[in-house]
Amino acid sequence: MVFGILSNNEAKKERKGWMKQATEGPCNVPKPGVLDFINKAKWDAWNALGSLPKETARHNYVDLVSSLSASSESSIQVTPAADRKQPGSDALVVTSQDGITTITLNRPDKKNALTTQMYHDIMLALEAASKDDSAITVLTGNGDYYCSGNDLTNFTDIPPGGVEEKARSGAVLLRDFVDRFIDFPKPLVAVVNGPAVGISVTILGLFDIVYATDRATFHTPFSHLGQSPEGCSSYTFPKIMGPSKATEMLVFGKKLTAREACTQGLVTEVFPDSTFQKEVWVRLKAYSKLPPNAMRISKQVIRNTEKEKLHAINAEESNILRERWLSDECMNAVVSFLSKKAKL
Ligand SMILES: CCCCCC/C=C/C(=O)SCCNC(=O)CCNC(=O)[C@H](O)C(C)(C)COP(=O)(O)OP(=O)(O)OC[C@H]1O[C@@H](n2cnc3c(N)ncnc32)[C@H](O)[C@@H]1OP(=O)(O)O
Repeated sequence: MVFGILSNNEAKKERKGWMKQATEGPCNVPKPGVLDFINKAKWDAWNALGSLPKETARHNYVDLVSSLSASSESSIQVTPAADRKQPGSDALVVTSQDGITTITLNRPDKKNALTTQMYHDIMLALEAASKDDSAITVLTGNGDYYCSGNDLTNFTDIPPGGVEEKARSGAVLLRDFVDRFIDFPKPLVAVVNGPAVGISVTILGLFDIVYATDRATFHTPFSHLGQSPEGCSSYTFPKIMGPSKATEMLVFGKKLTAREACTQGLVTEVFPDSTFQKEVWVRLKAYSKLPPNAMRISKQVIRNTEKEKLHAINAEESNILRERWLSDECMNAVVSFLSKKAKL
């Protein structure tokens, strides 16, 4: 690692310097006055990097962010990739009962944020569910959240190929992950047991039914994070709720209540939290007794005409996000979250 352990303030100034060098090249603005302490400190950090190439600065900036995560002096705790939960661990629980295969996100202490490993495990679980003898597949969460979206510490796990390689492999993973939802052959139901954020919201447009507790909220803060929509939401959301409501969510990050999401057509039905689990599972058990082949074929009739288009949109969104992940705006948002300065 390029950097040692820095105090929070030192790290912040140093980070600013690397970030400016990475995005704008060598320092090209006049030195602020001596009384302008903050800007002068930032200018000093930038100027100290001399004519270092942008690319080197970008690599070092990412290393610094990673070192922030690993630093024992910082308040940030990041589990190293090697220590993250492995397939078959309890971060994802898959059960099959009464003709229903249920995939449960099970990191309640992290609001069910999705680690890289979990994306892979969900894909495996969907693959298995598509072939098992269940009639319906359900995705839900354990604890007070449905899912807080992509685990932002995924960004700190930089491979030897650097940040570009990380963005490239992330885009491939994203595209594969969303493709599985586009192609899933059986009725797919989201049982949204609490707030949903980011990618856990966008992929709802690819589900067949979305049941939500009245405690759930639906939040896609992509602009706040310097990112852009995925999960085919750039197509499904305008189609479901109209372009203007979709823009409020996907561009301006408006958080919807469960009832608003239901009115907009993203959610099928909202239940009182006190009876949510009971009512939903009674309903799903009844549906799961319907003839499975008829349900599968009816789903195909409804969905198949759009598949090709959805795959093309997924590819395009993933490419755009690959660029976004390298942007100053995105890196700053991730650093802010990891430094505990920002929450949604
Ligand atoms: C293959 C790659 C595909 C990527 C596709 C692109 C995907 C995009 C997205 O999904 S964008 C959305 C990303 N998510 C966020 O920005 C949410 C960040 N989290 C928060 O803002 C808040 O944690 C909260 C509003 C969800 C909940 O707040 P609160 O109720 O106050 O709880 P805590 O913040 O104390 O959370 C408890 C614990 O969980 C950790 N955590 C929660 N969400 C995430 C997350 N998305 N990534 C990493 N960690 C998360 C949080 O840091 C706390 O950890 P701690 O107890 O402090 O160790």
